[in-house]
Amino acid sequence: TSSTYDYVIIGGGTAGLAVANRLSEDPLVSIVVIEAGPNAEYLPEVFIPGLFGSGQALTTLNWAYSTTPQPMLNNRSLVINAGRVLGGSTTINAMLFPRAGRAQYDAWAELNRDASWGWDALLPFFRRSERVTPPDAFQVDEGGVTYDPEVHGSASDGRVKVGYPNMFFEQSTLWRQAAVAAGFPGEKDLGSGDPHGVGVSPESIDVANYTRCSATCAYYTPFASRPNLNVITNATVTRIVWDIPSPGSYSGKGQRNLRAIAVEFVQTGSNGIESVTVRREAVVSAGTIGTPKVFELSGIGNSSILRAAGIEPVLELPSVGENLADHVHSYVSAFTNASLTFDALLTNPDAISEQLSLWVTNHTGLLTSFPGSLGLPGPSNIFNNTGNFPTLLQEAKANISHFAHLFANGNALLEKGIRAQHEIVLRSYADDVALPLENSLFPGYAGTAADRPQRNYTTIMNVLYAPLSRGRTHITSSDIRTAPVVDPAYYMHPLDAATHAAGISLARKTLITPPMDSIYLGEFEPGSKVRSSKDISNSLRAAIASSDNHVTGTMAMMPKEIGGVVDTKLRVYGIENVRVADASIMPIPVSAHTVGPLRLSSRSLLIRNQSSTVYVIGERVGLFVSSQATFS
Ligand SMILES: Cc1cc2nc3c(=O)[nH]c(=O)nc-3n(C[C@H](O)[C@H](O)[C@H](O)COP(=O)(O)OP(=O)(O)OC[C@H]3O[C@@H](n4cnc5c(N)ncnc54)[C@H](O)[C@@H]3O)c2cc1C
Repeated sequence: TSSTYDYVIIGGGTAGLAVANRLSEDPLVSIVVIEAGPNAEYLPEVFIPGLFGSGQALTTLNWAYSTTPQPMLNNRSLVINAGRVLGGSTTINAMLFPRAGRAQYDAWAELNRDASWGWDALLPFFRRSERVTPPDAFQVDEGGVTYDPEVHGSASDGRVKVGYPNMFFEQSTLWRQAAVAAGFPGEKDLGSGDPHGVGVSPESIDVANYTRCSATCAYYTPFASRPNLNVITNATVTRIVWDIPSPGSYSGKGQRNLRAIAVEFVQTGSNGIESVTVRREAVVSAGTIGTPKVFELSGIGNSSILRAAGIEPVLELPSVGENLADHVHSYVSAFTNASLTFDALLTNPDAISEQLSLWVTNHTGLLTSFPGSLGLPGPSNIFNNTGNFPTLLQEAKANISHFAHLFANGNALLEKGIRAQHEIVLRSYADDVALPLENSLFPGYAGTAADRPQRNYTTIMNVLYAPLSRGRTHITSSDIRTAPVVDPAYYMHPLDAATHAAGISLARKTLITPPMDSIYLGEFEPGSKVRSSKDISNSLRAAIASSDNHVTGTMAMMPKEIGGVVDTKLRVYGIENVRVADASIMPIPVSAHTVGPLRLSSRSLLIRNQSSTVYVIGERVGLFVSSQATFS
């Protein structure tokens, strides 16, 4: 293998493999992907959709980052999961494949004054990234799937195989009906760009044999024989090597930008540093926590943080690692008299064996898909029904400066950027075009109580998916093996905490609304005694709130003068030939449709989703790079 490549991609995850795939369509360029984890597509925990939790529990495939103790969560440290495997987080995720609403992508465009990141411009990329098998009569009639072919891609050059479950639970249908009865708009395709409504989510599964379709399945395996596409697994990038034109700062006018000339890495089990030469560009796709780490280890970031970690600064870019947002997860679990739930699989080894045998024999049964069915309530309903949201919104508007200052952590430019983000988000709430929350149903227990009564459950997930709080991640050591500090600043904005608590009330309401009430046998968690807003908040802080594994924003796509790190072609400011392609570029988080945590076969799992958007980022970078081999 050559050690010089036109394009070096750091991280073979969701976006990284999409970029590699599209670039390698041109046989005249050479590409190498360097991925820290193994190719694990052969593991049943990966390819059988219903074993989603078991794959995540394989510690060898999961970075499982720990947060700092969170002051607003009674100083609890949470775990943020992320795939450490070829295919990245799509190899261990829950395969849900809806999209966020139009307004949230339009917010990125507005923030960047660049319409190419708005919904209308991104829709062709959503379509191009997927190959959807439309629902059949059973899925429409029995499963309640609503499908709009106008917004989906099904061409043979689409990449991610997407389909609908072939197994439905009665309680999912009842719950969707209850949500509509409670006032939410009715069934619709969750990829339509209109976030108001309840519906069944597509999944990134291949319905030809009901297997997971990860980024590896979509963008690598069918193309592995391309002679110009090289993938090195079990290899962790330690730094990018720069051509430094002259010593000192690179921010001065007329000075030539920094240029990546090589990428260094270590193979698992070896101490020796290896290196590949970058002929044209490097693309960093190491994920929201991994990517800023690679830049900081390479001397790019806030120089005080770098020096404290023993790294000599090369380029001052103080927003690297800042602006981190994560979705916060919680749930209400209730006892149910529904006879078919996922609970047997969580507790009974015989049931697992039986379902495994069904899957192996003819790809049927409970393991064929992820059993969560989704529903999205509109914000006006949530807040009008739960009281004081209009007041909280007013307070948030009045306090914008305070919180922008707090979250910017002394970074004056980023303070402007966070302020601009908050203004857009608060306006979108007031206009009822973006959703701060998601409720969705899991047909079984999905909490963390190992000693719970052995009964059948319904769980309503309640996810805060447009948090205003912003935290950060940074290195503390020059040693690649040291995990970075991760502080998502959960609930630091009071609107986040209040909104999330309101979601619990909303979830409860749908559980007792007809026809859902017909299978409701009382609440297990947080528990019927937890009623007042204060008690609900306390319960979230003490135990129920967890990470939704949905971190974004640490290499934010924003103008440099408001604290951005990359421009709208995802080029890093001040660097000539390096782009970022992964969830870290999302300046404002988008809606995720989430489930978890739950236990399967004694293994805990968390479920999350935003991969459809990350694929779009990868698809776009593929196009940016191939249409513009050098930077303007
Ligand atoms: C448990 C879980 C469940 C989820 N459920 C869903 C869901 O149901 N639906 C959905 O849409 N989204 C879901 N998500 C979220 C979604 O999968 C992620 O947001 C998305 O895949 C992130 O893509 P990425 O390209 O930013 O990073 P990743 O896909 O995580 O890729 C980053 C890659 O870089 C590699 N890497 C990191 N550092 C280095 C280094 N120094 N050297 C070499 N390689 C490195 C990593 O090993 C990894 O392979 C879930 C996530 C998790 C963790």
